[in-house]
Amino acid sequence: MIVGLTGGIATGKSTVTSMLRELGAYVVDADVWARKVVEKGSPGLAGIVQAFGPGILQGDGTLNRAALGQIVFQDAEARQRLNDITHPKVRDGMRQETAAYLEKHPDTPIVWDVPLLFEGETRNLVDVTILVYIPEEVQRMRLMSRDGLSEEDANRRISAQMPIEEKRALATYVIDNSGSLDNTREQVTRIWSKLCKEAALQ
Ligand SMILES: CC(C)(COP(=O)(O)OP(=O)(O)OC[C@H]1O[C@@H](n2cnc3c(N)ncnc32)[C@H](O)[C@@H]1O)[C@@H](O)C(=O)NCCC(=O)NCCS
Ligand SMILES: Nc1ncnc2c1ncn2[C@@H]1O[C@H](COP(=O)(O)OP(=O)(O)OP(=O)(O)O)[C@@H](O)[C@H]1O
Repeated sequence: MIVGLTGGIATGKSTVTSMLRELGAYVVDADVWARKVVEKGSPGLAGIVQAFGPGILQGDGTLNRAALGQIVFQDAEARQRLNDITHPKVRDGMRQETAAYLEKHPDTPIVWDVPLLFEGETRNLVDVTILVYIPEEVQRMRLMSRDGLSEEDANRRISAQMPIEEKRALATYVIDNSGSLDNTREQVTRIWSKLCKEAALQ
């Protein structure tokens, strides 16, 4: 059973995945793969240089993430170009990692942490979905304070994704992360034990 975990930017996916890991879950992280597929010397990075020009590299030949972020978070067409280069590679990597895990643990759910689960095609590859939810005002505040962003930059990043209320309507389970961490942990524990039982019965 593949469990797709998603949320909006800064709604608490990492917070929830560390709780899931404490409960023994294996988590495949799309952001980790998104970094791996654009490492120095990778075909992914070559594709980005072709699309955005060599100015997108730092002096040492690695990707200048801040510069690329400045471009793609305010330009939907550029964002699409970047997604078309990276997303298929990210999905391939996640599938490989998953196959290796499920071969050894066939009766255990595996979690895919995918920020853009509902925006892209990955939703078709998972069996159930969990949304880490907070209202957009709280999301903006947490994003600004965690990343030191201006309100304008925070709004740009939030607008680059499907609105959280729309995601809410699509999810199998919703974890409300606007309260205390203990409250979130209780919800995570409840959902995880239900999923473990279901996976064992499959
Ligand atoms: C644009 C990039 C270089 C900015 O890097 P930066 O280090 O500033 O941000 P980071 O990668 O940590 O992403 C932070 C969050 O931004 C959001 N985000 C990232 N990419 C996108 C995107 N293409 N569209 C919408 N939101 C995005 C996600 O919520 C993500 O968790 C980077 O995000 C990237 O390569 N994005 C393309 C790959 C991608 O879509 N990753 C997200 C899931 S696979
Ligand atoms: N229940 C909570 N109460 C208060 N602050 C929280 C809570 N949960 C998470 N946070 C804080 O909110 C911020 C965003 O959380 P986190 O980094 O887990 O989000 P994320 O969804 O993984 O972000 P991204 O989309 O950028 O990967 C962090 O600074 C985190 O410490």
